[in-house]
Amino acid sequence: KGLKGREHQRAPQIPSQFSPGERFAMKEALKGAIRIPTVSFSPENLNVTALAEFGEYLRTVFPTVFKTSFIQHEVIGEYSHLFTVRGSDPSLQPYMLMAHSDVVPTPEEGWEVPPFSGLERDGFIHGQGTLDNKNSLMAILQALELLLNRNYIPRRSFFIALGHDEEVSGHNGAQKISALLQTRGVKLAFIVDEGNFILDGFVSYLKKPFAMIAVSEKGLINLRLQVNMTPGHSSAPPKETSIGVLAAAVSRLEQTPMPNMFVSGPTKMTLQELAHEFPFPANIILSNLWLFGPLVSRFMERSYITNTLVRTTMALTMFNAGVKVNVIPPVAQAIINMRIHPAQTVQEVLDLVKNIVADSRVQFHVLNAFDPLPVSPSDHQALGYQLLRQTIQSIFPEVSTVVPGICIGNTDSRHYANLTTGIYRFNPLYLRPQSFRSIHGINEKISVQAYETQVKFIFEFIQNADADQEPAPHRHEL
Ligand SMILES: CCCCCCCC/C=C\CCCCCCCC(=O)N[C@@H](Cc1ccccc1)C(=O)O
Ligand SMILES: [Zn+2]
Ligand SMILES: [Zn+2]
Repeated sequence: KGLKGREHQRAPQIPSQFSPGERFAMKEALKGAIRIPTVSFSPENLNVTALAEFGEYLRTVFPTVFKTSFIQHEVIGEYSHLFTVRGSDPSLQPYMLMAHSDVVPTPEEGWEVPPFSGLERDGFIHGQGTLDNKNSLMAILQALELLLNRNYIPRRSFFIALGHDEEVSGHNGAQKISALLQTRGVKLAFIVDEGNFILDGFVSYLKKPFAMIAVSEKGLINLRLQVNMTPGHSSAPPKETSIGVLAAAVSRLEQTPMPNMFVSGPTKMTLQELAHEFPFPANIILSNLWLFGPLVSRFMERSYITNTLVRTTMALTMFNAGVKVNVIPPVAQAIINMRIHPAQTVQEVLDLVKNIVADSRVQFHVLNAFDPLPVSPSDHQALGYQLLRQTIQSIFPEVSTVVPGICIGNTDSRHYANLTTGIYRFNPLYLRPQSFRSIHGINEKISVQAYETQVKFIFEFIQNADADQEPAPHRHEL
């Protein structure tokens, strides 16, 4: 299955076996990366000292990448990095590997070890960025460094794009790299970015892990709701205050979920392709969604994680009001973070929200918004998807099922939709519910073995991407 069996024509030439010295160096390199606190607080407030240090650090741990003649390195937007790796065969369309160097702010409290210590304990490297997303950044460069040290020369050209502000929009990193590549006339065969994982323990009844490659990602609206009222003495209050009106509005929103879009979205495809992994009778039910669609869509709503796959979600993330204990509050504001299901648009969701609130005293202000990303192909001709599938089967032979799905968060890859129709969001790592909660939470960690496997995965993936493909219509100059 996939790419008409062509993967068998060109297995990786260089085996993904690393010496004890290389294995030690790769984990130490990741620890060093975790120790640099590259925190993004807001688009205007990044730890630029740490970002600059991080750029210098990359040069010290990956010297071969930086000195190889067929690799061009450019710094974009001051702290993002673009590597152009020129392959020997310009008839093959280039692809791109992505990751980001910034991390979200985290409290110091609650961690088993300090978040920027990069400590190794019980076989795990601990710290902010070990899963999101310094692991990918370091693994990409590490795999390339190891390939170059084995005199590897790629056939297919590729780019490595490492953003520095993904956690706060990607406007100065990914967006600028994308604009630069567009001016150079680059068109990409596909992109691989962070996103979904090999999921283990997320779906009841499903005992075996499965790999979910995200072929789309949800859209986003950050919406501010505001109520203004005349202030006055609290001893003679009006019947309603700005706080009460706003609280009632957001409560109505929380009590009225957005419609279940299961029948119209890519999740139907996910479950159809997963059906055979379920025990009877779930396998029959999932194989006949034309009949059981409504039943399954209701079942998906029951867990807060699977619920994210079937509808636009709303999270009330900020609420501010009041100036003094004895003053009627003049303004109340709330921010709602919405993740738009691929079958809806920003405008449709805004119309629904206004209808649910149905109170003319509540003003709406869209802080930022974008529609869901188009669904990338996952058929047998989809090069990026099939290369991922092939490499998953080689590196994780115990994972029998690879399915397309949606990414519930947003990634920098959305800034590259102008360069390719094939955007795949996948981390070659196992994810269990507990580690899912550590992403943007506390106690983020990666096992040394999982990180080594991630390096191995990319080491093989880069070689698999050199395989012969359909003749390209024209030459691709970088
Ligand atoms: C039947 C299948 C069950 C599947 C369960 C799904 C489990 C979810 C698995 C992985 C999800 C990982 C989420 C990936 C997150 C993407 C990165 C991220 O956090 N982005 C931020 C950054 C951002 C983006 C845009 C604007 C502001 C910030 C985000 O989305 O908030
Ligand atoms: Zn991330
Ligand atoms: Zn993140």
